Amino acid sequence: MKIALLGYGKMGKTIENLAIEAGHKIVYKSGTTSEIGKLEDAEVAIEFSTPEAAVSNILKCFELQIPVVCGTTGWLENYSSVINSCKECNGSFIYASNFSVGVNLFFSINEKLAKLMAPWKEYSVSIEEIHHTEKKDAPSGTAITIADSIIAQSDNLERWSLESKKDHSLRISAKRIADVKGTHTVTYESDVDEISITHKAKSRIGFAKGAILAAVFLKDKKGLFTMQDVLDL
Ligand SMILES: NC(=O)C1=CN([C@@H]2O[C@H](COP(=O)(O)OP(=O)(O)OC[C@H]3O[C@@H](n4cnc5c(N)ncnc54)[C@H](OP(=O)(O)O)[C@@H]3O)[C@@H](O)[C@H]2O)C=CC1
Ligand SMILES: O=C(O)C1=N[C@H](C(=O)O)C[C@H](O)C1
Repeated sequence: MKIALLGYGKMGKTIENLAIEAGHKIVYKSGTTSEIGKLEDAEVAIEFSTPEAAVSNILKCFELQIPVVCGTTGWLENYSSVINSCKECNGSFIYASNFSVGVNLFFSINEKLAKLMAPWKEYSVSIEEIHHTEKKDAPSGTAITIADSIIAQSDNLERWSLESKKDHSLRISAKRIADVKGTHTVTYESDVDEISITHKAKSRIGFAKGAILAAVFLKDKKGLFTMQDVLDL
């Protein structure tokens, strides 16, 4: 498979190594100012850049009819306009706040736990995410996906918030600690006990492997898909 890497930072480089090992070819890569190869030569693009750059990179691929797998977080205020452009251009698109298989299983566990806990009003729920200090967005895209799923099951929570003790808000605490790849914990707490589930990434390899799986899945397809489609969850 001929791959374009839009964004060649920590994730772009990890994906490049794994993709080459798996027999794929990197035909294009881009950063803020540098470009190597021709985007038009790619059969699929994998986008891990910055919240500011993601939307224009995705739209460029739609125009060129190149399927796009996007892992960049922090641009979701533009999500519906990107989806509309994908439909107008008859493009192919997968966005996931987290491509690792483990986190996608964690999403399913989180949804089931949220359903189970919803009637038990003595428990209050909160989320903690911890990432490296270079991360640009807070809360993490993964924490937002987890929060949206809990809120959908709740008849009390209406939104998430980074602030503590806001009415009808699900608290997300975002911590930045050097070199942490990504840890997410959901905690339900009552006066008498606590229930927690945690996913901890040990490296970036899980994210990168999932993004390559998604690219193989999307290469010859048209339309909008999710990581649940890729993993058949
Ligand atoms: N969905 C998932 O599974 C995961 C998502 N992420 C997300 O992916 C994104 C990237 O993460 P990470 O690789 O760690 O970040 P890095 O900061 O290491 O890399 C981002 C890269 O984007 C490049 N860039 C900036 N502007 C552009 C542009 N206009 N076009 C192309 N590239 C550009 C930068 O280039 P330069 O170096 O030249 O400035 C930089 O190298 C983040 O939003 C992060 O949250 C991260 C891990 C997993
Ligand atoms: O920036 C990161 O590193 C990560 N970002 C994603 C997010 O915002 O959820 C996924 C992963 O946790 C690593």
